[in-house]
Amino acid sequence: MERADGAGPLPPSLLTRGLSKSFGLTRALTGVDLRVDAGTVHALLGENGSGKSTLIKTLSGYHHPDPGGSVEVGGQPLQAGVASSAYDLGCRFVHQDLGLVDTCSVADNVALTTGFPTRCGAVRRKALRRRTEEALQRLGLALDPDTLVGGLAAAERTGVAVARALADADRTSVRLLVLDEPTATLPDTEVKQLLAVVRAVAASGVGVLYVTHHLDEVFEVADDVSVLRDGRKVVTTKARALTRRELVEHLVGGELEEVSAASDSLPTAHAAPVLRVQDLSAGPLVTANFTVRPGEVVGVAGLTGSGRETLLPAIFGAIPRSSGRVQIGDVILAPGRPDRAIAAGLTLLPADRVRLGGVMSMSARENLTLPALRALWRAPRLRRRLEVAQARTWFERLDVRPRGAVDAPLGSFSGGNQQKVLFGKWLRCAPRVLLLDEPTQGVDIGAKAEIHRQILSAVEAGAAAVVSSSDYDELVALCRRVMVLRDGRFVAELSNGALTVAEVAREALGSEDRAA
Ligand SMILES: Nc1ncnc2c1ncn2[C@@H]1O[C@H](COP(=O)(O)OP(=O)(O)OP(=O)(O)O)[C@@H](O)[C@H]1O
Repeated sequence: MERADGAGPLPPSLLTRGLSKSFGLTRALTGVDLRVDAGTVHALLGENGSGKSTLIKTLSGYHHPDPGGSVEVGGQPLQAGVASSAYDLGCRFVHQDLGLVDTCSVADNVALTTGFPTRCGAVRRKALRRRTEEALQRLGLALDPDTLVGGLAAAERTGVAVARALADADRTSVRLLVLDEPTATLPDTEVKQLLAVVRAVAASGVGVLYVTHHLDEVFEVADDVSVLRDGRKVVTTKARALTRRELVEHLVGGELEEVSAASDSLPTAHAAPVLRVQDLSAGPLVTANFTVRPGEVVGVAGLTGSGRETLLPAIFGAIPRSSGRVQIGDVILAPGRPDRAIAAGLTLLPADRVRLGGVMSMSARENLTLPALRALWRAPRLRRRLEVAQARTWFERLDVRPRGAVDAPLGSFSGGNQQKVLFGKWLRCAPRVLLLDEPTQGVDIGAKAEIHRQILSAVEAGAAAVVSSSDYDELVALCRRVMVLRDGRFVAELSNGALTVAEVAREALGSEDRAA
């Protein structure tokens, strides 16, 4: 991209040379050279644990890189390990946790980091409103600055976080925007909206480093693609010069068999339902009635606020319900008693793994064995060797990496590997019903296929699964039927020929007009 004053091309937004980072004996990054040009979107991909987050954290100053490498932002050297240097040179980061305050307006959220305009100590609300409106409009977001953030759709929330990142007093100083898996929990229908925002950012001259596991997005939004494997960059290429198959090969270092509609091979379930949900209501979920039989994988789709986020926690008893009944086999579950739910054979893999899914300060081994310690107990103590052996078996079964690190704190694993540990923790309980909320969120394509295989094999062995997901491809690949929630109620149940990604999206949105 050329300079506005015609004085030649803009320097690269980001240029790393020989960037390395070690944690003890683990080499998380080895000699990474990366160039993000101004005004372009550069997708960064890699399997779980390949070093993407470490790269981002090193750029932001959170990690101090190993000696020997260098980083430039807009042609200026970045001071390693100094967060203010990254900020001053114009690096902005939007993490998966957007850091927004739901109970504040859009304008207040933007001002929380960029500052409130004041006169004589009083906030100039009109100026704040105008400034926020301009920041949103530059990204093509038609939002009222006075709207509460908690009421926005997921893509709009991410849009607000991006607008805030760019809405500095001196906006021209922003050179690099790093987006860490911005679509990880967005329903498919909202992804397009966010990609339009990303393109608008690049069009304004900012370089965008876009971290994702979703291959389709690479072809939709990226100019360039780089792939990390085991901390090394294995390729940088133009996105348009690449096929999906080639990209997969770069990612996994070979071919990958993605699980697709394997659920067709599942035995038809004739048994009595193992899960019965009657007139359940909780928060935005107005009412839910359904049953699931052993051998079934049932999907749940719905936009943010449709009640999808509350359905599974309410069944499990993790959040209060206003009314309704949940039954596992013959057992009627008491509300608000996850312990009894687990005893009855119900498990929940929650969507928010860091806050609700696991104990990040405890080891992966302890997380794996926590819900079912009785089998390891021989009074007066735990059979530690057996516990370690079991943890190792689950590491192997789910391909958790680093393979031998069963005693490392869960928080030190990459996001996708944490998810595999937490999934294994519930599989180990041999549950009758698996409730899975966004089971492959933040998980790379190889691990996703593995988790799908594990779900199907648990179900083939007689369990039942309810999968709530914003990834409609996942629902269609995995489920026999998909129930769609809208405005707190099930509005459709799709199966057989009607179960397509387009149909799920149409039902979730509610009309073809809105989908267009
Ligand atoms: N603070 C830390 N202490 C020890 N090891 C770490 C730490 N942070 C990351 N690692 C290790 O560095 C490697 C790279 O991890 P990183 O989180 O960068 O991967 P990632 O590509 O972001 O994965 P994901 O897609 O799962 O988020 C992994 O082996 C991980 O266990």
